[in-house]
Amino acid sequence: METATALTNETCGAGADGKVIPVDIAAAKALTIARVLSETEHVPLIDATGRVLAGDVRASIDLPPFDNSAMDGYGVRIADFIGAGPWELLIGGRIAAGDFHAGQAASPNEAIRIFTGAPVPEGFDVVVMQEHCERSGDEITVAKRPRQGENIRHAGEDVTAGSRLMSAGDQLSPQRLALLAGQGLADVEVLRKVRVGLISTGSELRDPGEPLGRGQIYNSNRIMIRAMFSAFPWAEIVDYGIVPDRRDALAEAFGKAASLCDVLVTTGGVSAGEEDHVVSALGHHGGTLDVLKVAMRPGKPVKIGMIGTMLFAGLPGNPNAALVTFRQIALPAIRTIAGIRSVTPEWSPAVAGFTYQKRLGRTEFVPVKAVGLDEIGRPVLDMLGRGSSASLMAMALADGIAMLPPDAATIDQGMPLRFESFRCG
Ligand SMILES: Nc1nc2c(c(=O)[nH]1)N[C@H]1C(S)=C(S)[C@@H](COP(=O)(O)OP(=O)(O)OC[C@H]3O[C@@H](n4cnc5c(N)ncnc54)[C@H](O)[C@@H]3O)O[C@H]1N2
Ligand code: MOO
Repeated sequence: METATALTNETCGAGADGKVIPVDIAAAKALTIARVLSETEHVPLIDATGRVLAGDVRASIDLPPFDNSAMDGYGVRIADFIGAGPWELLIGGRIAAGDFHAGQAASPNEAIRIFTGAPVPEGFDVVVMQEHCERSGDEITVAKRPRQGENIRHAGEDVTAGSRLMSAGDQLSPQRLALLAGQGLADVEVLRKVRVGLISTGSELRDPGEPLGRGQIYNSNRIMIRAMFSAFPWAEIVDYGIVPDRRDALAEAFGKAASLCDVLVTTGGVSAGEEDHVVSALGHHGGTLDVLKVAMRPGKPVKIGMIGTMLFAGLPGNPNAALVTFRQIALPAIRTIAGIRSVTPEWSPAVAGFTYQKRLGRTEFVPVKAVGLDEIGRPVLDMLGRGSSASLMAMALADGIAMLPPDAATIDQGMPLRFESFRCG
């Protein structure tokens, strides 16, 4: 792997002569420089959804902790089912969930009335569903011989005390939290949240709700990126708002972020013009860049590097370019910092429902809508916006992004494509 480039205005080829690298190499470089957090914290289970486990968790108790009934019915002894049925048994007691019978062992031809979740008393080895018993007074008649162990959930059959339940890096889904709760844990040790600084660069930007002057536009990247992070419980945003296109202002904001954040995400100011000061402000702090230009569209000028120990992700300002470079390159690296093991975008198979000419050697990411299914059930994709990287409308209408591979110059109808869904919630 190449070493990072130390930044001065002379050495930075970000605009004119920076080397263009393939998108998968850019993503790999970003992953390589991302360092997993080491600090941990204990959080109550109710606040732990989506957080990342700090270490392996082992079972402290068997699950279930005792033999219990899986059905409402009657506990019986298989030894009483001799000869040809039907068999008549005398009901000797009653036990519900939460009860505990320390009584003597079951006697021959005895049945016990039992309910789902109740501990199966000593000596009973089968529970017959009540639907399969005929009750008359204190007796039941069973017509069909039960199977040994039927309808009993045995202690430890789900989880054995001492076994590993989860591993460091697992994300806590509601189902995993249920398992921890089943072990009686009130809280869990997770990696602390990744602190993500966010800066919207651009002298032309105003935030929604403010009046718009001539030559100004509303800041849409800020809400888009914040909204994406709001779905990630393992991250917290430190929002530095809008910073104008001035080297000193950017350098000051970068300095603040570097003293607090694990990652800084910026939008805008990374291309070639003399109003693009992000790279030079990075250089002011002795930052380094590993990714300067990527053979992708949108997003070619995306920058990935470090300021001290803080990962730097300089996304292009055009909203589509910010979205695509965030999802394809920055987010996997940020997930890595969070300690998550599975970090790459989740692609699913789809087919093109459109034709399109593209540049050979460049990976293109286009907003698409699923308009139907092909004969084997793959979504058929329609391309939206004809590739404008500034189109908010195309992104808003899209169901997701399709990747158009670098080795194709023409996308034809029916061509297999990879599709990443925007589905949230
Ligand atoms: N001579 C060249 N010009 C450009 C190149 C190039 O290689 N050579 N690359 C083009 C590409 S591709 C992109 S993408 C953009 C990226 O530019 P920057 O990252 O420097 O972004 P800006 O110039 O600051 O802004 C670009 C565009 O996006 C709008 N913008 C910026 N921030 C926001 C925001 N927070 N919300 C909504 N819209 C935003 C901004 O007003 C501009 O219209 O450069 C091309 N130029
Ligand atoms: O990457 Mo730029 O995003 O093509 O407009």
